[in-house]
Amino acid sequence: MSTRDEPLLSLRGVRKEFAGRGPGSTVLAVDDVSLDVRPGETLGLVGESGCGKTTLARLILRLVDATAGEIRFGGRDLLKLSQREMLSVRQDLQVVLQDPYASLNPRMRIGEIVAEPLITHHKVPRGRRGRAAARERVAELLDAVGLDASVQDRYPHEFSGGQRQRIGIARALALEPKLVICDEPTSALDVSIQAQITNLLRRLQRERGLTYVYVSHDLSMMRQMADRVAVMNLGRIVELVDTEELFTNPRHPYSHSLLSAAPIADPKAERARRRIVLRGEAPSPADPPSGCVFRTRCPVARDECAGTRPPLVDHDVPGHAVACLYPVRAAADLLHEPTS
Ligand SMILES: Nc1ncnc2c1ncn2[C@@H]1O[C@H](COP(=O)(O)OP(=O)(O)OP(=O)(O)O)[C@@H](O)[C@H]1O
Repeated sequence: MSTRDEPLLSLRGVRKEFAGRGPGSTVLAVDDVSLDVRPGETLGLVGESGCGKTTLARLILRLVDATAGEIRFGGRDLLKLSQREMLSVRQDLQVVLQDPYASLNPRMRIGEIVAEPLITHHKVPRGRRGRAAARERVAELLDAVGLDASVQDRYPHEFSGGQRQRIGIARALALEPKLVICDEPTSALDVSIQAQITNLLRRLQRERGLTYVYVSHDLSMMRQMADRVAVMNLGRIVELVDTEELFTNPRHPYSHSLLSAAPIADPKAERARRRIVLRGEAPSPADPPSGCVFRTRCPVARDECAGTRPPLVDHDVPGHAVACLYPVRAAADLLHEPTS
């Protein structure tokens, strides 16, 4: 295997338990997640609210520590690094968050905000020379995200949501990272602005050879942004596959149900399609079901699904991994009830 084929990021058996509300109770936010992210690709993480997407992103960034498992980035096991060693890895590992306003210090000027990582990581000299170098570098970064250098002297509240997200992206790029985790970067923005930001992220990826982990609850966003998608349900990956294959040939019943609920732009197709109705309430990560986590809502679950946790393994096509004992081919196989 050449180094080109080696994953940039590799997770094996990653688990995160949080303390729950009651004494001794736990919330299993991420459960036995294994995946590889290849250099230059965008790996999407998709699933309903609470399925563990953000926790997984935070684990990769080491903002929270995993309960078990291994997270390798650029060949190093992040969970074994000291805080000091982690600081140097952080240069290569950056994040763009959903709400840029919350992540931009309102009392700092834009120039200071974007320059902050350069100063923290000693990328510019101290003193007047350093300040001039930082201003020049910040001007380049702002230009790269479509903002004028003159915005350096202004404050975050003077900008729109889309412009603030551009500022957040400029800051994330300051240290020339290899991997950027984009956690719902457009979901706080108006629809009209979302495409501008996704286009910008795609252009920056092309120009800079970036690798993205792209977190979203929105499947149509995945189709635009991701090369491969990991579908998460209750802390586990249930399907991991090339994006187009997910849309044309989903195999996990949960993926089918997500796809059947996603809006379709074509009104005729929208009227004609039928939604898969899931039974019951979504189970809680404080008390996940035995065996397959989807089985309590799955239209085709059988007795065995309660006893065995299905491993995430390739089905039919190499690289199309599904964690299901009885993967389905057609959505029609799941439509037991007529939809309104
Ligand atoms: N610090 C914490 N303490 C306790 N439980 C937590 C903590 N952070 C997350 N959780 C729980 O872990 C589970 C996964 O949450 P997470 O935020 O990762 O999901 P998500 O898929 O990103 O959802 P959303 O899209 O709503 O952000 C949820 O049940 C959540 O309540």
